[in-house]
Amino acid sequence: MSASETPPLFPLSPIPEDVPDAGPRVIAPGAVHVPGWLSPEQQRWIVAQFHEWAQGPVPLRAAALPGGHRMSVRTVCLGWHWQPYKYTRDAGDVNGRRVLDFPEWMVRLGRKALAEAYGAGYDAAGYTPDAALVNFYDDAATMGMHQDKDERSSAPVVSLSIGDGCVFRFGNTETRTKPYTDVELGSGDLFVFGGPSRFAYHGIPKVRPGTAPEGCGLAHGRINITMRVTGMS
Ligand SMILES: O=C(O)CCC(=O)C(=O)O
Ligand SMILES: [Fe+2]
Repeated sequence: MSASETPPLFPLSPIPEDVPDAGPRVIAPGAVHVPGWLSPEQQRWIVAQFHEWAQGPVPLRAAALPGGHRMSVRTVCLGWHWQPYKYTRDAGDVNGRRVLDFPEWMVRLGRKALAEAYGAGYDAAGYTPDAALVNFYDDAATMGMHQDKDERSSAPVVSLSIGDGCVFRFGNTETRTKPYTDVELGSGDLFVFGGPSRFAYHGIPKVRPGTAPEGCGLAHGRINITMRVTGMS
């Protein structure tokens, strides 16, 4: 047998670099990305819930920042209403109505998320989120680098994304600038940040319009849900 006839030891086609590894990826200590965590069916069901939440009692709105500008992202809250920079039960900056209760299914989903992102060593059953910010991003919406620090608890934040992909910039706890890691978040992705990463700066510099996959329930735009523990009663 000549050298040219030697059967190859490895498959001839290279392993594509763009296929995400299945399972959790640690971005920083306590910050874990789980691509494709929600099934398409779960995504469609959550999108249907979103359309109901957006109807009120407190409708989707772009929050006003202290300087007078409005955020480009529009938000509806569950459990507690968030406005820059506090939580209240009633949406004083919108229509004064009380926000919807935090859904029981979302508590269970938050626990499942932490169990899978952090593994069996973490007390996921002890996690009881009581507020969710549900953000809608159109093609041009962005979110500047910020810390989630209006909560009086250091329990992890659980983030779910549906629809168009985006760049999620995950930084450090000291400054809103480098070092940071740009993570591509796609439809169905889970991201949790807790422990040493709980108060890391993060933001969304860019949505990727037109990348929502068929079957996710959202034709355009991006929904992001962040569950939090306010530590308030
Ligand atoms: O849209 C995202 O993935 C992040 C949202 C966020 O950081 C927030 O609502 O505080
Ligand atoms: Fe945030």
